[in-house]
Amino acid sequence: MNALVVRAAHKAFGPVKALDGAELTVPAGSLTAVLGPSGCGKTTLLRCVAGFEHLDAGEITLGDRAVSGSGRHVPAHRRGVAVVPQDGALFPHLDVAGNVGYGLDAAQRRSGRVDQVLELVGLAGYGRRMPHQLSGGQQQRVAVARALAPRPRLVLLDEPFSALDAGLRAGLRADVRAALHADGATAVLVTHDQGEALSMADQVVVMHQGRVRRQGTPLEVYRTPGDPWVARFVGDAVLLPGTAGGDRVPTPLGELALDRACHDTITVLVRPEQIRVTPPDAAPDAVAATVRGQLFHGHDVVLDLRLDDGTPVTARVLDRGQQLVPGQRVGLTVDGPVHAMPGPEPVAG
Ligand SMILES: Nc1ncnc2c1ncn2[C@@H]1O[C@H](COP(=O)(O)OP(=O)(O)OP(=O)(O)O)[C@@H](O)[C@H]1O
Repeated sequence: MNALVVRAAHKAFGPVKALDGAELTVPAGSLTAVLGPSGCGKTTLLRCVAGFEHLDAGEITLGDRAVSGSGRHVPAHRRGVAVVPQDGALFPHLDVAGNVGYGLDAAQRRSGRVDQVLELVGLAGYGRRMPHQLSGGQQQRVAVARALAPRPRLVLLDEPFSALDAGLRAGLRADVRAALHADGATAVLVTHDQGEALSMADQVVVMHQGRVRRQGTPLEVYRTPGDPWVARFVGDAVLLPGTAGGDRVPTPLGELALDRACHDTITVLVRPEQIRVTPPDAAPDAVAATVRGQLFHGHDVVLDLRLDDGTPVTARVLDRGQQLVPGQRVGLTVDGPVHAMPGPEPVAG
């Protein structure tokens, strides 16, 4: 069953079309990440779902209940939707238990729900602390616990980790994901961080210019983005032109196996980690390239390469202490099938 369905959502602010026909389906019990660049309409979508904004056109359904559309607008406090804002926004004069129990009735408070959700977010025993006695990460955990406490139909998280430093973020993401799943919550997370979306979500929805361009599991969106813009947005991409002949395509990187058979002009997506870098002539089908530079990332190295026909290629290889210097000649082969996207690559936009 779907907990949230958004159909053909339109919302303009003057001449700006913040939502331009956005479509979204969120299965109950799942965590969906809405991913997109700044200004693509993510926050507007979230605010329309929460009931803070009215749609100009389109429809929003929560469970079996239409909440926006056809002249209807159920107010925010009647939607059963909880929002976790960027900065947590805890009540400074209430302790942690007071914050978490704020939206609960007396019976719910007595039922032990406050302690239960505090335990879920890893803050058992923190009930008597005041917000100013907590770190930024702990404050966000309390905000998540407060959102979960009344068992809402939907939890909306608006870039909840963006104010935290990178070291804290990774652990918090994993813990919040586990807490949402353990509580059976349905959640939508808005983020512009590809890594966050791909690592946390059951489903990723990629937005661009007020529309959803791709919806699927993290693996589907990464491996089969469907168009070059999405391919680039969710990771590093080597995009090559080609004319497919069945399930293979000749490209500047050699003849490659496709993930689907086709007979058209296509754009081929090769992820940098699919490219094997060997000494020149080590493999008979290797394509010659020259190293132009490398970026060391600790766990891996990103190589900037140039084929002899001038095609730029990026490869990501594990760091095994190999010494590759600018000007060095190498051979390249491609592992596994590559993704075929329709048409030649459009002009960036
Ligand atoms: N209340 C408003 N009044 C006028 N324009 C608005 C308003 N809210 C949003 N917009 C505009 O609508 C567009 C979409 O904004 P929105 O905040 O939804 O994007 P976003 O993807 O969440 O961006 P960010 O990641 O930067 O928060 C932007 O061009 C923004 O300037």
